[in-house]
Amino acid sequence: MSSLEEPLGLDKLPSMSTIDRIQRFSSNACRPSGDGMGMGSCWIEGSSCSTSNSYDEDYDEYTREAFPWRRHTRDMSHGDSFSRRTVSLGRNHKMFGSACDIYNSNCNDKDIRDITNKFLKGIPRFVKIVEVGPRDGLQNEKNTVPTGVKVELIRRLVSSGLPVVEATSFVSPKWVPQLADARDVMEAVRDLEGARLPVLTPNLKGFEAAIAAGAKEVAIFASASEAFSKSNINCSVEDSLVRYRAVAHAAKVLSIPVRGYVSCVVGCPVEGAIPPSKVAYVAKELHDMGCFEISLGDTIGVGTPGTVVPMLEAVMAVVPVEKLAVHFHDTYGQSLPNILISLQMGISTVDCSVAGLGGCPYAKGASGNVATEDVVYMLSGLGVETNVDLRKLMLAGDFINKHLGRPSGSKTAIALNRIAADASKI
Ligand SMILES: CC(C)(COP(=O)([O-])OP(=O)([O-])OC[C@H]1O[C@@H](n2cnc3c(N)ncnc32)[C@H](O)[C@@H]1OP(=O)([O-])[O-])[C@@H](O)C(=O)NCCC(=O)NCCSC(=O)C[C@@](C)(O)CC(=O)[O-]
Repeated sequence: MSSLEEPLGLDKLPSMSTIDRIQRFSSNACRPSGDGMGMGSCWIEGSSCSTSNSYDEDYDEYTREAFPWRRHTRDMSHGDSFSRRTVSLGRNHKMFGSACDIYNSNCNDKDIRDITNKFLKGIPRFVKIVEVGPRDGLQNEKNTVPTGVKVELIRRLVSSGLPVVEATSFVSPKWVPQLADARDVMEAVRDLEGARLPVLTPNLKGFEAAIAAGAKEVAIFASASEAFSKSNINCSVEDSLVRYRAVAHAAKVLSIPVRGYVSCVVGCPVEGAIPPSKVAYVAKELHDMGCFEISLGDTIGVGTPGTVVPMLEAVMAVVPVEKLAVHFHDTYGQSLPNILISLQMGISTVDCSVAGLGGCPYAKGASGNVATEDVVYMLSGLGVETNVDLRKLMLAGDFINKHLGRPSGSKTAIALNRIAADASKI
């Protein structure tokens, strides 16, 4: 059994050349079932959880050939403009707006628009961001963050417009002492309106504690790697699925939506490269037990588009694309290209962490998740809606960075804060 004292290292990472790029699935097999699945049937406190994007299915030849799995996509010829700014930039809109415009100064140029249309046509119109900072981020902090700070962080994240903020984990405090205050955090935020606040539950004990504290949505977390499963939740993948079936059943009885995670979807610190078929197997099991959404986690951040594409193809052959989310850690700085390729393949839910907080206690050396600010900035540049107010999001990031006493892990936040500071000197 691994423990927090004996975390797994990145020293056994596979050479990227050994990662299987060849095992590819037929793209025909990746077409969604077309049954309009996703979270359409899930309602929480009156707000629809649907992730579907309604655009005319007006694919051109290029899209059909290159992205045959595309379903709900944006289409520039239907009024979308590359230069459109869909992220609310708050009161300092002008300042942030001009910062964005520096990089898109020629975006009305027809040639550029044509090229953009050609390459980005598959991108969804709306992307749901699942903020995991208060859980995935803070579970990995050396010093435990006070409960009041966690609660204030969650409040600020919700007020920035994020639709989902993962609040905490009801796991063993012996394994993850940083989140030992899960009950207090949940009780403090349970009545917050404006966002869904799921929590991680590794077993029935955690599920029952979460519900008692007021959780209205839970997440279960399996792994595609045997070794990681053992070190993370102290059981085999199969045993974890048995446990999670019990949680999913209990949740169904109470009409509690369950999200599923698959960890180590590209690589494991012990096993090295993980075959896409193993990821697909675990994802399908989670889907079959009733998870409304499956988040595919590159826990140690080793993936590149070259390995993420075959993994997604394998999973999309067995789980509808509308039910998939991606969860990238940024250890090798590959998160944004990985997210972009995932969006082009039809994924429209992305997990990220404010200020790039986090890592995993059982994957030593793995960086935090991709920073939410960086994802929002990229999506804004693509004209993709998120409903997130970047200014408020950055303030939430500043708040937690100040508490942790370190600079932001978001390049966007650093750049925009520098511009704001320079502007205030003028
Ligand atoms: C799964 C267990 C509990 C098994 O832990 P175990 O030691 O095998 O369990 P056990 O059943 O033998 O119980 C041991 C003790 O823990 C207690 N216990 C048992 N369950 C709970 C619970 N729910 N809440 C509170 N306490 C609990 C239980 O009551 C007992 O207490 P004792 O009798 O010794 O005083 C443990 O291994 C654990 O908590 N693991 C969680 C580790 C974790 O949170 N890791 C980080 C998650 S991040 C991740 O997975 C990746 C993800 C999702 O972020 C995606 C990505 O990044 O790619």
